[in-house]
Amino acid sequence: MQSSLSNCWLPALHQERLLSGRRASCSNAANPLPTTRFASRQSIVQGGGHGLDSARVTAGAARGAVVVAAAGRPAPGGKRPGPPGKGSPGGPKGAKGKPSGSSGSSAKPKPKAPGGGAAKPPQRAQSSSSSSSSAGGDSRRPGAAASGLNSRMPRPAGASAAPPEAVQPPSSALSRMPVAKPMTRGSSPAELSAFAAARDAADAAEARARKAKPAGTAAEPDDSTAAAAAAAAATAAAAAAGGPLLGRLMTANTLAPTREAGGAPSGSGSSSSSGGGGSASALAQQGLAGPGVAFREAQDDGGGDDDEEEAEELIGEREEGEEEGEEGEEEGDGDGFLLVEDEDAGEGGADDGGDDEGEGEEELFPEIQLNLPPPTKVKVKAAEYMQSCVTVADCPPPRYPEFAVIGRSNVGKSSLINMITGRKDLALVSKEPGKTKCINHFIINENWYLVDLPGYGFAKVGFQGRQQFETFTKEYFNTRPNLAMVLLLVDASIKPQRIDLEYANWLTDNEVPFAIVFTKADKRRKGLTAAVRDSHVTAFKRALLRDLAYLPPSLLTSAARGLGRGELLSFIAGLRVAYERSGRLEAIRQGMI
Ligand SMILES: Nc1nc2c(ncn2[C@@H]2O[C@H](COP(=O)(O)OP(=O)(O)OP(=O)(O)O)[C@@H](O)[C@H]2O)c(=O)[nH]1
Ligand SMILES: [Mg+2]
Repeated sequence: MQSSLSNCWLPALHQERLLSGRRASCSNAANPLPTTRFASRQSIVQGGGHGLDSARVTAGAARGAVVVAAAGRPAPGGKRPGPPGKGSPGGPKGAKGKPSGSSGSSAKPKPKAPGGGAAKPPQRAQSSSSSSSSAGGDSRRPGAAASGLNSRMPRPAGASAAPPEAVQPPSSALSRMPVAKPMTRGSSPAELSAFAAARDAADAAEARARKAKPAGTAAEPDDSTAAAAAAAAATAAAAAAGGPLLGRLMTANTLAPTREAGGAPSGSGSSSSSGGGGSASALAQQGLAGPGVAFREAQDDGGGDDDEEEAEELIGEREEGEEEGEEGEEEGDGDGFLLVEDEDAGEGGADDGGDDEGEGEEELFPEIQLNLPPPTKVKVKAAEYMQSCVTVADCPPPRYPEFAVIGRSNVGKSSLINMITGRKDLALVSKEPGKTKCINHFIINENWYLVDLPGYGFAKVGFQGRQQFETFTKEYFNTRPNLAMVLLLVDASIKPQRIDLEYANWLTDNEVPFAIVFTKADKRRKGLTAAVRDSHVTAFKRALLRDLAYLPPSLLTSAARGLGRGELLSFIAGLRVAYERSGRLEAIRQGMI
C-alpha cells in the first residue's frame, strides 16, 4: 500500500493523526492510515509558541519539522498527550480594527472565541450572473476520489518531502507563473439552475413527507417515501434542465439515501465522498461535465429570520438567534500583489483592539506548528471573482495554490473572504444560512485562489441538499490537486458543535491539510462576553483533542472588525511559499499530478 503521508505536500499537518491513533469513534475515514508508516515520522520538534504566529518562532528550526507547542507535549512514542487540563478561557482580544495588511507575527495566543450562528431558515435558490467561459484544465487527478492521502496531493517524484527552506518572500517564483485569465470554465447556468431547482424540489418533497408524518415521530428525511420523492424530483428537474452531469450526480446521490446521524461529514460524509463524489468524478472524467460557462451565484439577500435551528450542540444549548449582517471592512487598495516584510509583525494586524475581558491565563494546547517563512505583510492588490461550479472538473485550472473556506452554514465563510480580500461584496453574504451553494473561485493578486464553499449542517437545506453539497465539497477536498490548505471556520460565539468536530475529523482522516479559523470574535449578546467566547474556543480545542494528538494551527477572527486579517494573510503567504517550494505546482504543470 502506498504511503499516504508521503503524498501530502505538508505531511506535518497530519502528524497529529499518526500520533493520536485516531479513535474509533471518528471512524468516518475514507481510508484509514496505515499505522506502520508513521513509525518513521521524523521531525517533531518540541517548541514554544502556538497559534499561527508561532511559525515565526520556529522559523529557524529544522525545515519541514512539526513543532509542537510547549504545553501538552506528546509522550514519546507518538502517543496522544493526556487530556488537556481544564483550561481557563484564554484572554480575549477583542477585535477591532481595520483590516490592515499587517501580518501577524509575534506569537499570538490562540484563538479565543466568538461565535456565530448556525443553521437557519430555508434555503434559497441561487441565481446566476454569468460570464463567459473558457476551457479550464481538468484539475482532477485520476483515481483520486476519496482515497485519503493516497489519492490526495501526491508529491512529485524528486520533490523534496521536507518543506521549504527558509524564508523568503515568494514573489519571484510565483510571479513568473502565468497569470490567470478571468475565468472560463465552470458549470453552465443551465446546470446550476437545474441543480438549484432540483435541490429545491427535492427539499420540498422531503418537507412534505416530513409534515405528513405524525408528530412525535422525528421525521427523518431518509424516510423512504421522502427519499424516493426527492430522488424523482431531483432527477426530473435536472433532466428537464438538460444538465446531464448534474442529473446523474443527483441520481447517484439519491440512490443511496442511507442517512446517518448528524448529516455531517461523519460516516455519511465519508461515504458520500467516496461514493457520490466518486461518481461525479468518474462522470466528469468521461467528459460528461456540461459546457463551461462562468457563473455567479445570485445576490439574493435573504434577510431570513434568525432562529437557529437544529444546530446540534455538543455541549449545552445554543443561546439565541443570529447575527445582524455585519460585514468585513474594506481595505482594498490597489494594484498589484505584494509581500513585504512586516516591520510591525506580531501585532496580528490592526485588529486587536478589542476587549480584554477574559484575558488571563490561557490554557495551552499541543498545537502543530508549521515551519513556515516568517510573517510578512501582505497586501491584497487584486481580488476577482472567477467562477462558480459544482464539480471539481469544472474548477479553474490548478495553476496556483488554493485556499478553501469551509464551515457550518452561516459561520461566516463568505464574510471572511471579503475580510481577507478587503472587498465588501466579493463573496455573497447573507443572514440566511445556505447562501453559498457552489464552489466559488476568487483569484487574488493573480497568483493564488480563495475558494468559498457551501456550508454544512444547514437543516433547512434538507437531506438531499446536504448530500449534494457534501458530495461535491468532499470530492473537491479529496481531488483538487492544488489545494494548499482548508480553513475550517468555527463559530466562537457558541459552544462547540459536534458537526464541526466531525468535520475536523473528516478532514484529518482524509489527509486534507486544514487550519481552524474561529469566527465572530466580536459578537456580543447577553451572556456572551469575551470570557465566554474564549471558553467556547477552549472547549472546542479540548474536544478536538479527544480525537487528535495535536491541534492544527488556529486563529481567532472577526470579519466584522477585521480581526485576524493580517495573521491570516501572513499565514497564507507562508503557505504559498512552502507550497511553491514543494514542487507540487510544477508537477501539476507537467501533468504529473
Ligand atoms: N457579528 C458578526 N457577524 C458576522 C461575522 N461574520 C459573518 N457574520 C454574519 O453572519 C451571517 C452569515 O455570514 P456569511 O458570510 O454569509 O456566512 P456563510 O458561512 O458564508 O454562510 P453560507 O454561505 O450560508 O454557508 C451574516 O449575517 C454575516 O453578516 C463576524 O465576524 N461578526
Ligand atoms: Mg457563504
